Amino acid sequence: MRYAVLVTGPAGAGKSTFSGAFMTHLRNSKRTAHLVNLDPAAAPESFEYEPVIDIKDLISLEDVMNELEYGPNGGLVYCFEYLMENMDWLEEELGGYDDDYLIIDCPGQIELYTHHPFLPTLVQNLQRLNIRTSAVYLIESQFIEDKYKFFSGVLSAMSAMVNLEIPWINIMSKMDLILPNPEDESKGARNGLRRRKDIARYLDPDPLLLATRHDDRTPDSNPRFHALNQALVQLIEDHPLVSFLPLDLTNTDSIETVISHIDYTMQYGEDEEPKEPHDLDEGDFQDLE
Ligand SMILES: Nc1nc2c(ncn2[C@@H]2O[C@H](COP(=O)(O)OP(=O)(O)OP(=O)(O)O)[C@@H](O)[C@H]2O)c(=O)[nH]1
Ligand SMILES: [Mg+2]
Repeated sequence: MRYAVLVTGPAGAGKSTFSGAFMTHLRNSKRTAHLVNLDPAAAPESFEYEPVIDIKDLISLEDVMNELEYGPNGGLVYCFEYLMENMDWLEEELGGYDDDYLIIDCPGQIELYTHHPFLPTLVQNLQRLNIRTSAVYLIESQFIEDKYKFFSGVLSAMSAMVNLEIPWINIMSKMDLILPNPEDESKGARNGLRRRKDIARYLDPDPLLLATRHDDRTPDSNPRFHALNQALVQLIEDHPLVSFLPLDLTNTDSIETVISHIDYTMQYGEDEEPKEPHDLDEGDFQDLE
């Protein structure tokens, strides 16, 4: 059985960094893992591991921009359309990896996840090739500094999730930037960081955060803005589809927990040794809070 994890999320969320840490962890556990790069704009130095498959071998954003005079965003869409028309290239590249685990580092353009048909097409192709596919969607912990930014992140995760219909895990990355202890409070206040105890309302998004009004920066006094927020509160209350697993790359336990959730969602290794739901018991979830 072949497995693929799409590492997705907005620009700068930490996708490439997480992909590297994920690779290291799998290799340390003696599992065969390979990195696939699907970002046609990725700089070589953004990878800790050399990708075995790289969209830049098919088409690079730089060439598209130079030769066809596209801007960066139009160029990116062009690159993906080109890949879609050349799925046999990807199929051929994937051919050599039997019984393997592929970590697919995706680009950060949010349009890709919300309305472009690229990812659904890619997923269909992976499934056709009998590759069991799941996705993680990363949002960085700094998003919680601004509740509007945070909820726009929640909505984008939701939108990407319903768009793809594959096993899915939302991750809050860069948790090392969230302060663990009360004694760090003054330092945190200076850097605008939050403490860990406040974080639960964000990991399991509490829509009431939006309903409270004491953020003078935002136009809460505008009744239409308030009505929009009320509608979002209702939407998230009625469809609590999104919750986040915290990821702290400075903590091995945190990486292991995230990876065991990915394995479980994808039923990794079920052909070899069947996994029962009780492999993940209550205790595993309590650790996350
Ligand atoms: N503190 C901290 N910084 C991180 C972490 N992960 C990534 N970063 C930093 O965040 C920035 C973006 O990280 P990337 O891994 O390149 O993010 P990305 O999602 O791949 O970005 P794009 O591919 O441009 O969309 C870099 O400066 C990283 O060093 C983390 O866990 N903690
Ligand atoms: Mg990247």
